Amino acid sequence: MLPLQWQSPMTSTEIYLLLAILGALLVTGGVVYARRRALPPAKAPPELPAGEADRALAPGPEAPVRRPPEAPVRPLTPEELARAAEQERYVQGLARTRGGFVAKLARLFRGRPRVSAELRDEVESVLFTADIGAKAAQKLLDQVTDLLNTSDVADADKVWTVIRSAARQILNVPAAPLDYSPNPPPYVLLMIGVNGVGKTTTLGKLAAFHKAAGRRVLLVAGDTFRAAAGEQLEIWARRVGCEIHLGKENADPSSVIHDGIARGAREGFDVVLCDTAGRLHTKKELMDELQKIRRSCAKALARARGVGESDVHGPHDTFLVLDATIGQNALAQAVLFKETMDFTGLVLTKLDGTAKGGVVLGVCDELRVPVRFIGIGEKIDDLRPFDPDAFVEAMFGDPQ
Ligand SMILES: Nc1nc2c(ncn2[C@@H]2O[C@H](COP(=O)(O)OP(=O)(O)OP(=O)(O)O)[C@@H](O)[C@H]2O)c(=O)[nH]1
Repeated sequence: MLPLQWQSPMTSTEIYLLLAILGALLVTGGVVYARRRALPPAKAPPELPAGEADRALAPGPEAPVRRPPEAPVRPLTPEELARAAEQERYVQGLARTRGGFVAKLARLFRGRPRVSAELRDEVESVLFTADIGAKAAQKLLDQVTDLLNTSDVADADKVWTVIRSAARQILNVPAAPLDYSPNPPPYVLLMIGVNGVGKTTTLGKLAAFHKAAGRRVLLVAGDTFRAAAGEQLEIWARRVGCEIHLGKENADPSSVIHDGIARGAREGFDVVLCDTAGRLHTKKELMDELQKIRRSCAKALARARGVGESDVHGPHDTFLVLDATIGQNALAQAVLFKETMDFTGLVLTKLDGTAKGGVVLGVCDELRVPVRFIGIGEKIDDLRPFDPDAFVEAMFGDPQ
């Protein structure tokens, strides 16, 4: 029997081809293995110092957000700059008053979110000891009480809003603006008040104010009682660069003022500012003297205008000067002056040196005569035309 012979399914060519492929695969695998062994081991990334890891992990800066371009900041106009500077002067001038009763009032509401009987009593007590006069204090208190009665929540912001609005109402005494250009000129102003309140200083500052506005100013030294008063006014005249009309020592003040006004009219001055001696409102003969001075003003102006004496009643303006540092006494002074002498405006001086600036509210409320100027220092430009809004903002705007 023939041995059984194995019959391969491939041809011999196919077998050789398969063996060649297997050989090639073995050689390639060996080369790769050998190369791997020859390469240095791959380095681990270096460790980050403490903290840097967190930073590194922190999300990166946000991708910049595209915003619409900001509107360019508008520069302030000269008027706005002047207004801001003026407000700043008020703020500085009233710093002490703000630190006085206004600060006390502000403290009452701090840390007290609820309205209580105790809070009401304390508000009342601060207002009535604030040198603003009983009537003005009552008006402010009425408004604050109305507000506190409507809610249990002591909302300090609302209280300030109410106080500011009540103060504005009191200070806005209706009055025509001052007319410095009467026809014919000059505009004549008489300054009156008790001793040492700041009449001469205010006249000097006013002379500077008018000069800066381009007006020709004549100062008239109507205080013939005190030799030094004339000299003081002369110093102001030199400082301001304006002219002065001086009488002889102890001359009749009415005649000095009459002659000063006549000279002002004759020589074409725009403004004639007349000083008078300080006097107590309780001295009858001195108050009579003021009446006589007023009549002399009228007489001189009537002559200058070529009209009858009965057609002119006095100077264009008479300002009563009050020293704010004496608080409610200034109010009492003003009330008594008014009984004998008419005045068209008030000047409150020395507001810079007192916490009693609230007296301005008291005099406006009691007399209903407009405050025309305030003195906030001794320097030549420390006199400001009175602006009720600026005053209220400076006094109650930023209670500490
Ligand atoms: N701090 C401050 N001092 C002022 C102000 N106004 C006037 N004074 C000062 O008050 C003092 C008296 O001012 P005068 O102008 O002499 O007062 P007067 O009313 O003319 O005085 P008599 O002529 O004596 O009646 C002076 O030392 C002035 O410098 C002001 O607004 N602030």
